[in-house]
Amino acid sequence: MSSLNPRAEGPSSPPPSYSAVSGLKTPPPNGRAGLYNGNSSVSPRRGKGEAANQTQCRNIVIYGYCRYQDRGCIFNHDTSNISPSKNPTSPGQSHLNADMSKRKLNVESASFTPGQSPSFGNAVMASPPQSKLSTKALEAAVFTPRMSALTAAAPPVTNAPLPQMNLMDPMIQGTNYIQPEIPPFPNLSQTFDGMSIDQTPQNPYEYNPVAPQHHQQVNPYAHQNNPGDVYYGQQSYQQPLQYHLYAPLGPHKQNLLSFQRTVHDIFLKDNIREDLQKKAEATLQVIPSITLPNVDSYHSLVPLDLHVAKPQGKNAQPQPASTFGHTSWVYKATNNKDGLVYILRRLEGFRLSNEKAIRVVEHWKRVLNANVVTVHDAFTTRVFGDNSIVFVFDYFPNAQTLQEVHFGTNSRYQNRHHGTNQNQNANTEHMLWTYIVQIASALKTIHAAGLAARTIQPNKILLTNKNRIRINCCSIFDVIHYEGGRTLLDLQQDDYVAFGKLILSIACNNPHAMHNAQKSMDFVGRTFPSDLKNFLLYLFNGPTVGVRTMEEMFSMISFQVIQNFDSSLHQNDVLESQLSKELENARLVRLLCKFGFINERPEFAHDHKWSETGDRYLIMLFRDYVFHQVDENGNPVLDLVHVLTCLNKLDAGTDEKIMLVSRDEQNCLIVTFRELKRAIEASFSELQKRG
Ligand SMILES: Nc1ncnc2c1ncn2[C@@H]1O[C@H](COP(=O)(O)OP(=O)(O)OP(=O)(O)O)[C@@H](O)[C@H]1O
Repeated sequence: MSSLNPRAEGPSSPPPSYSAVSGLKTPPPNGRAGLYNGNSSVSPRRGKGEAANQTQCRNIVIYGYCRYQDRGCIFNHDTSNISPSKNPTSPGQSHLNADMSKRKLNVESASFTPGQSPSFGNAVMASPPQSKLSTKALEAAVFTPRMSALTAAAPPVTNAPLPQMNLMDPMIQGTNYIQPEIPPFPNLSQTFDGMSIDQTPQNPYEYNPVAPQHHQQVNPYAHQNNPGDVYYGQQSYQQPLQYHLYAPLGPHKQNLLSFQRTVHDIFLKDNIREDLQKKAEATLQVIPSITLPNVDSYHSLVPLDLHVAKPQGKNAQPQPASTFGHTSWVYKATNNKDGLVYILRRLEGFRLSNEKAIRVVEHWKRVLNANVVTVHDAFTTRVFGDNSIVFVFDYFPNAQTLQEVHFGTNSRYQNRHHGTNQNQNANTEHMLWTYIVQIASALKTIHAAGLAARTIQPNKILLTNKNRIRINCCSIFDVIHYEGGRTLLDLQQDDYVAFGKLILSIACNNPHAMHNAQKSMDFVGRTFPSDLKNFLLYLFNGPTVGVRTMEEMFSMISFQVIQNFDSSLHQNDVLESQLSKELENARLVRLLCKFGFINERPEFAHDHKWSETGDRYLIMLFRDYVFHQVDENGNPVLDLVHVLTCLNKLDAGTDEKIMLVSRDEQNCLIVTFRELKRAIEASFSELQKRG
């Protein structure tokens, strides 16, 4: 378990002037020599002139040197009077030695001096490095640590010179110096408990999260290990996120007592996080090797329609006509006016014969329904070297068409034989009703706006989440068949029939179910409850008198509508509770940001008003208390629960008292979270005033 003694490291801190804390005159909590100096007061701020030069500098005692020696440190730097027990090289201080040896090559160190003993003598640190180099060593190439461009570009932490090391030098070879391996990119997605696990995939394509599952076979851009792959260049600089780190690690729930929690219980569910991250990645995806022109105010076009490789240029073969009778292209693109990502659907070789046709899109822009992909604009363009018409739609990352989901080559429904398994039938029925309610809702809005959808078919309905569908490509038929001569009523009645065909094909798990409608309907009657068959009969045949109407249609599915509404509310509740978990995290991150702003500001390092007054000192010690705990063997304690508990108590400003120990282990402070909170707020507002 964690000890309450922060690791003794770093320079000896200036004595605090914090007055709100009370002294503690107890024996040292961990029994370490010198942890508590019973003679010193708890707020032992010294008068500066008061015989300071008589007092041994603690940096010398602990580290053997003081980097402020020539920069105004007023304490005594004579090393001759350090007693062996205080000498850092003594065995009793092995933890300090280990710490110091770690610090020997950091950016704050003086240049490395080969030939010196590894001990931390003052002379070694103070002597100029060049004077000790052998001739051979001087001729050798200067060692440059391997760093990624990112790391190399990072600004230096201090103005101190970086250590220059010579790998040819036998001293260095003899001391087992290992060339630092700096990972090319920091992995920001690692979970807390996955921090120490290095599971960097050998082959990033195995983890390519950008290409959705369904694209991996059919997408010519997602061939794994293919250097010709257009994603290849991109992968070379973009490290894929390591989703496997989200796998819930043990101990699993059943092994825990009811009040115990795993890290995964504290944060957003892994599957939601992964889904959202994949979507964000897909949204930001670019393919640098494909050069497409900017279209109107849209740039960074990325083709999404990857079912067939569509070559461009002089030798390009004509592409098969799409649903719309023209070769169609789907691009993801960013609008430079609002910075949002949209879908551009281009119909190649389309010449607009009537200006009024394109204005139909204005009506469609007003159709706002959660099950319709909103159309934003339509315009003609010649930037592709032909007459094209472009429709702008909302973009839903990683969306799949129902064609791909249910009838695609990789469809998980591919080998299902509906009708044989009761559980499967129940699931399929639930899914069918969910689809039915959503499409009915979309059609209600569309028909109420005096329009007809005209695209109720599997390849024009998008699945954007589990069982969440949206009718795509609305308005296109209205523009390209502007003078089609068909009445609105006809077109709307066609929507009902298309609706029936879609549901029948999914129910039978066969895209050609309509080829033998009678047989398919019999199958539905046998497999699912009769209300589904009756509903389909209504869509195909309509009522005995008159035409199909929304009111009649909804009266047949009212029970399903209510059930769907209820599930949707439940889903809403689940998402809200997930959101609230992240809300807490956001609060804690803001608190951590305050810490970051306040602690160890280099520009105020010599500003006594800032760095030596009680508040800052207290906050620094508290930071050590929260994050730098060590166990009884001096090993770091990575206890997330301790961190979260402390931060929450700090945020609440509780009256609970904790003991903070100074880094040199000479002072203990008893302080409440309330006082700490006040100190942080005071320091932060002072920073704001200075800023
Ligand atoms: N609004 C959208 N948001 C996100 N992705 C979309 C959107 N519209 C289309 N897509 C993507 O583009 C792909 C191709 O869509 P498209 O409508 O062209 O399907 P298709 O089966 O190729 O039809 P067609 O034969 O008419 O070209 C879909 O699989 C989908 O992944």
